[in-house]
Amino acid sequence: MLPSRPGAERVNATSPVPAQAFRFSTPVIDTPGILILGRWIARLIALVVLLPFRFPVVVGTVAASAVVYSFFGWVGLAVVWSVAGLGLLVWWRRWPSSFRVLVALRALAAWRWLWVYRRHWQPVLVVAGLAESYQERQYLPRIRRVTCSVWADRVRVRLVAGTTPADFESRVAELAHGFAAPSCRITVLGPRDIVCEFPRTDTLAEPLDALPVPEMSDPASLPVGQREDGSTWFLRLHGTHVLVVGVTGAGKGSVIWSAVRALLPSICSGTARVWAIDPKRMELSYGRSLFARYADTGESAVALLEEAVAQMQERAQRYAGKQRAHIPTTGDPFTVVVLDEVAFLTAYHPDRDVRRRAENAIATLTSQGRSVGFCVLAALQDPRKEVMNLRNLFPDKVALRLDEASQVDMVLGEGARDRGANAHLIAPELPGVAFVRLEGSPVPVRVRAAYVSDDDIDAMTAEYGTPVLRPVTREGAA
Ligand SMILES: Nc1ncnc2c1ncn2[C@@H]1O[C@H](COP(=O)(O)OP(=O)(O)OP(=O)(O)O)[C@@H](O)[C@H]1O
Repeated sequence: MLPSRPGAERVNATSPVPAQAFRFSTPVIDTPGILILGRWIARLIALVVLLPFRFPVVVGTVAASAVVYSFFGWVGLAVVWSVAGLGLLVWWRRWPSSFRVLVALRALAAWRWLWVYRRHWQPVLVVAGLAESYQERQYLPRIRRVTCSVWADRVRVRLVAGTTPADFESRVAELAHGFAAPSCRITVLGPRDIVCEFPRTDTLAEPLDALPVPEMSDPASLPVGQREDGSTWFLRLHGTHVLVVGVTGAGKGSVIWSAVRALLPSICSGTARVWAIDPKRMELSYGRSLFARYADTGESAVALLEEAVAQMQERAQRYAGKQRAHIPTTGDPFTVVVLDEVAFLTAYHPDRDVRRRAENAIATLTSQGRSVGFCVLAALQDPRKEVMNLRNLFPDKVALRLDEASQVDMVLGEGARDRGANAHLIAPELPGVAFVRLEGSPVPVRVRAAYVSDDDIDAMTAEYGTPVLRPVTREGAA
């Protein structure tokens, strides 16, 4: 047996190895009581000085009440409070929106801060694994502010140094359940500065009727529905391509019809036109007379797509060296190729040649059509690569109800589900509800498309439709 060398220690291969050989720790010194007392007094003074700045309304109200009480006693205080209450009542009845913003939502925010977030902050964050430990001390992200909108609480948080917003993004389910909210979304404001948004009610629970046809339409910003915060959801078609994905019955038709409806003034003036491909013959055939071109079989659909490619290339040739962006005119109208159930052409059609030609045409249109005024608006049920390997050529995507959690990132891009886009959890009773990524923000936004009913489509065709349809042939020109 070898003699062990002095200082050498036999280390078991599976036992944890200390990060450092020596550990220095500060000596424990008894703190004099006077210092502890002094520190408590300093903290109390800081609290009293800072209180009016942190809670000006509460401190002001209490101070004013105290002054009134000291001069006029209980009766005076009761009179002042009654008058103030009456004033608030009048304000609420006469100017409800300013009352809501300046009084009700602020009071609600104070209550939610105290009762929900401050009370549960530490246990929820510790259990969710968002509290950090260093040298046996626990560090918690700090609540900076709680504000309320009509539908959601926004909790602004200062992160612990060394952590990232991604830590919060990966715990949105834990946070939502921890604070009893239906969901949670994270927005990054700056370094160590994030906002956790917790909806209180579902503002999209009720179906939305078809939006009024605008007087003028801007194809770069078409009103098609409502966002979760109550504002209008605008869909961009000009300068992009849009892929709408959702299981059967998810409401893909409502997104397409709302876009067509918003485009009607441009269609009417001749600065825009819609070419429709409708393999199911159930969705777009209803408003057939609104479309400049219409195809419902594999062959005719491919002919239509190839015709669009030919016109796009002819336009690109004319623009080359003269014009870099497309401006819709009657001579060069903005062209939207609407493709319902695109997988019929790219995956399910029995004729291999049709599938190949369709894929080539869609790829050419989506990769070259943007700047010359051609847009593809396609609907799809199954976003997997085997079914549709062109989805990355669509810059904008709409994720309606999906089958599986893994499909969310396939549609909206990596990290979308971590940021709260739970498209696989959208209830079947909420057709038309979707998640989208708006321009300039990685945070997915929940929206609901307006529902364009058969009666609405009838009214649209009666007012804007053209009775004569030109058949699509491979040679046919617009
Ligand atoms: N935005 C909406 N608001 C309310 N209800 C809607 C909305 N969109 C669709 N619906 C309802 O859901 C039903 C199915 O919608 P739709 O046909 O548009 O789904 P889809 O996704 O196109 O399905 P499929 O792929 O089978 O054609 C509609 O008949 C309608 O009753």
